[in-house]
Amino acid sequence: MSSLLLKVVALVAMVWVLRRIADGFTAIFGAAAPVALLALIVLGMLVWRMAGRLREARPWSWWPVFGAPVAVWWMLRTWSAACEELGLAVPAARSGRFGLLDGPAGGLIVRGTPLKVVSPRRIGLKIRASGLEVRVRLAPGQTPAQFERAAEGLAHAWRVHRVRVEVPRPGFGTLVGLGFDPLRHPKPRQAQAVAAGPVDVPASDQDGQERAEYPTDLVVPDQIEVTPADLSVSVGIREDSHPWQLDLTRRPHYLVCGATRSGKSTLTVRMLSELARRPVGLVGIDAKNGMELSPFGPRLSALAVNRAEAVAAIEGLLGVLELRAMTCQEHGARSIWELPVPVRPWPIVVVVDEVAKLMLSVDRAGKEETTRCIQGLVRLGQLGAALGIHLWISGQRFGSDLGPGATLLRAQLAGRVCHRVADAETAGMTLAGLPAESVVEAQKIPADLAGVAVSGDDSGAWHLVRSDPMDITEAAALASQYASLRLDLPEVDAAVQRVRLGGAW
Ligand SMILES: Nc1ncnc2c1ncn2[C@@H]1O[C@H](COP(=O)(O)OP(=O)(O)OP(=O)(O)O)[C@@H](O)[C@H]1O
Repeated sequence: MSSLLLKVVALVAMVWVLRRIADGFTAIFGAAAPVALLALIVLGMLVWRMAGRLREARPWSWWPVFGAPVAVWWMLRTWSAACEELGLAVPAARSGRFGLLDGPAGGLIVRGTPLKVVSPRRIGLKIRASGLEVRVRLAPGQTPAQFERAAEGLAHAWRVHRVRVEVPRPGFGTLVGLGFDPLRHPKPRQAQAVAAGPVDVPASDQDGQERAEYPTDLVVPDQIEVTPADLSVSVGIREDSHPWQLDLTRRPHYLVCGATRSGKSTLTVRMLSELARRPVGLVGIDAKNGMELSPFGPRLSALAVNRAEAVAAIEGLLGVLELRAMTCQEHGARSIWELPVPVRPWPIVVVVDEVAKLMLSVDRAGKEETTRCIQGLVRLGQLGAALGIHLWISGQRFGSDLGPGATLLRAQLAGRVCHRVADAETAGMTLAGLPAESVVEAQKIPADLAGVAVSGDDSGAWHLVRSDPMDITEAAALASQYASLRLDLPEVDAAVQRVRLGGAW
């Protein structure tokens, strides 16, 4: 009855508003009022079409002008119905009394008023650059998991791309509705926040000076002080429009997996380009004959291009590790960051492209190299975090089928990035330890979206992300520009060169 009354009131109100508009038009345009009304309708249709085109071409501009008001309207309009339908509504505190009574004829009768339910209370609404944020207070007994299960239904009700659930503090939830897919339409790079700028060092090709030479890696030129912030780089965008930040001080080693053409190398190029401008040593191990990493040659302290050279590089790095451990012991420091600035060495990031090439072998000599590679990498993984040697390992898959030691090495790699993968098992292995939804999301990454990945870490947090692509010629130019920041690691480079010239390890 009350809903019928509401409909009648709404109809009356609509007729009244339409009459007021018609009166207004007649007052302004006189006899030409019908023509003006028609022109207004045509204009409205044009704007509607334009909004549709803007949504396709420039979703970041479309959202605040057209997308957000419409999504807010749908959210408000469907809130109660959607909550009830999706099981988010809870019984009202005073929802009437029920009871069973003996009926006059001997049977039971039910007495009381119908059960009333209330929807979770909204306590805030915010429009973000690519979506809207609705803050809710959880009803007693409700959990964020219930909202996560309802997220897909809410996204349809609000007419948005997707709804994500965040938990700012216990008892509250934030429903983030994404108006469009920011990974398919990433924001132009210049508009994204960059955590730390490049080091101001004259580049060798700019001023014609000699490349800086450092006698040992424990002596750092005093004009550049290395800090943990140098290991935090922005490499792309997260689905919630925040920059995708990789922080090697928090997650010292990374595993990057993905099928062929899924975007692994592009991410590695972006990460290396960001690090190339900072006081960080870079070592490349690219057993695909250096195809992927050779553009960074001028900036790399050493580049191993096959398994034999990889053994030399890894064992050279173990020597560096020992030197650093001794320096830390001398100064009573537990990590390089506790060392006094004059003796603090630069961190080193070791990039291994296509790890399977190092770990799979058929002949006996190859097996020995494989064992030495894996043992060396495991040791670097175990001790490198404190001593400033970080691993960035990428491959198409990383399972126990890669041989003994693969699982042990994987356990050291706390940072995980899983691009589109060929099978569910690889997604599961890469994202082991993360919530099951992250594995499901990784399997849903479409083939036409190269560079999209699930990024997670050992804290259990995960995000859908997309790397910021970089042209390889641009990356090569950058590596040459910052060649003066190349860290001299004679133990590693000389060992690789010795093997290249046909010598033993
Ligand atoms: N973030 C991105 N945005 C747009 N295009 C991308 C992105 N990442 C990768 N691509 C494109 O996808 C293609 C494959 O990328 P990439 O070479 O990085 O894949 P890969 O996983 O390293 O492949 P492979 O294992 O065969 O070397 C390239 O053409 C690249 O330009």
